[in-house]
Amino acid sequence: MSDHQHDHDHQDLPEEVQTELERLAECLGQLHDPATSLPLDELDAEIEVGFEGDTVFVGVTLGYPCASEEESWSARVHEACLPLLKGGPLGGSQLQFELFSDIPATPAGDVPGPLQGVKNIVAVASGKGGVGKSTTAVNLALALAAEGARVGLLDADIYGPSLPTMLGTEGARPQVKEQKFFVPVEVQGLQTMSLGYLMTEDTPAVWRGPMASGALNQILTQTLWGELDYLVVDMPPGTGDIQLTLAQKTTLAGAVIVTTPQDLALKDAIKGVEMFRKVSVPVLGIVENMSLHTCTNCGHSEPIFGSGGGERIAADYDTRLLGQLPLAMAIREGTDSGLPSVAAEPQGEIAGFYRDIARRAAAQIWLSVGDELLPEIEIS
Ligand SMILES: Nc1ncnc2c1ncn2[C@@H]1O[C@H](COP(=O)(O)OP(=O)(O)OP(=O)(O)O)[C@@H](O)[C@H]1O
Repeated sequence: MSDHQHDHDHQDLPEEVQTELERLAECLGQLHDPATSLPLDELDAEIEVGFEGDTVFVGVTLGYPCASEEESWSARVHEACLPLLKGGPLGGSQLQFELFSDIPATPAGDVPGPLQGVKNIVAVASGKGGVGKSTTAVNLALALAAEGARVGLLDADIYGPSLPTMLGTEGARPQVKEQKFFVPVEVQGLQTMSLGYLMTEDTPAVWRGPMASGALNQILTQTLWGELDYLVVDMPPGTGDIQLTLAQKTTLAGAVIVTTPQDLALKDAIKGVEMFRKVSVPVLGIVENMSLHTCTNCGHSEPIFGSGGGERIAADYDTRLLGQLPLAMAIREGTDSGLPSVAAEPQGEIAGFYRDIARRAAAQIWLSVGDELLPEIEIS
């Protein structure tokens, strides 16, 4: 997958070939995009078909990073095209397929300079502490990057910045430029910034009120983020003033709400959904963490905290369940040792859960940004 378009030389194709290519494009428009469950022709997807020599070229451009999906798209596109390649004007041709990603930007008003190159700011929030919000944020950021996006991660958890521990960057100090800008610390392919990088022994362990939101605002707007497709913000837990200020001050592309299946956590997750709704920030979906416990001895999985909670609130509040994570020792060990699951084993099962969540969340941003509903079909 790449993020630039394949250029075919325009040529005068015989009319029957043109017609056949149009049929092909129509056929491709029926294919369902797995991250949104919508057919391509209901999305702002670009379908490009071309013919040169004895090869039919097909390019599909989606508005979210989807590197790990190229193979399955290729298989489905081949299957869909097969009948047209068997006979008729395109009979006997080869098929060459490419999947592209063109990530749109959330329109933002007056953003400070350092945030101008950031296409989308995504908040990862939870109504209550300890549900695995930071673990989700860091793995989501890594998963978006693994899917091909340029990603930054801002640890805005003023109560206990955990990013340096989770990414093994304790003791890192961002460089300062022009005496007022921080240069993000690069690790595992992410641009990262954390209040933890700035804390010294003299810094109060817990910031409160205006001081906390001031510090947060400062690292958000005074970090030289550069060109990013997504800036993932690990929000402080809860739904208080700081969270509200952050949601209002930045043009958020959307919010991902993390919860565990217990009733109490679910009630707090609802407060989270309501808070973002109040300030018109799209809720991209719910991540249910610690959903199932898998016994390390026998491999049996059980919903020890109850089941179906995340799905229920997603349905009740007209949003979606982006994914579920098991309560797994490997997830805890990863974040505690500085190598989160997605970085430790990018092709592993757990990384797969996070990558699915990442694609679904990013696809929701694409849907909410999409200005045109009709697909662009290009025949060359
Ligand atoms: N799915 C999981 N399986 C096992 N352990 C997990 C899982 N998710 C998170 N943890 C562990 O639970 C603890 C709390 O997670 P985390 O710090 O991400 O939560 P949080 O909601 O951000 O908490 P806080 O509100 O304190 O910042 C960590 O030790 C983390 O490694």
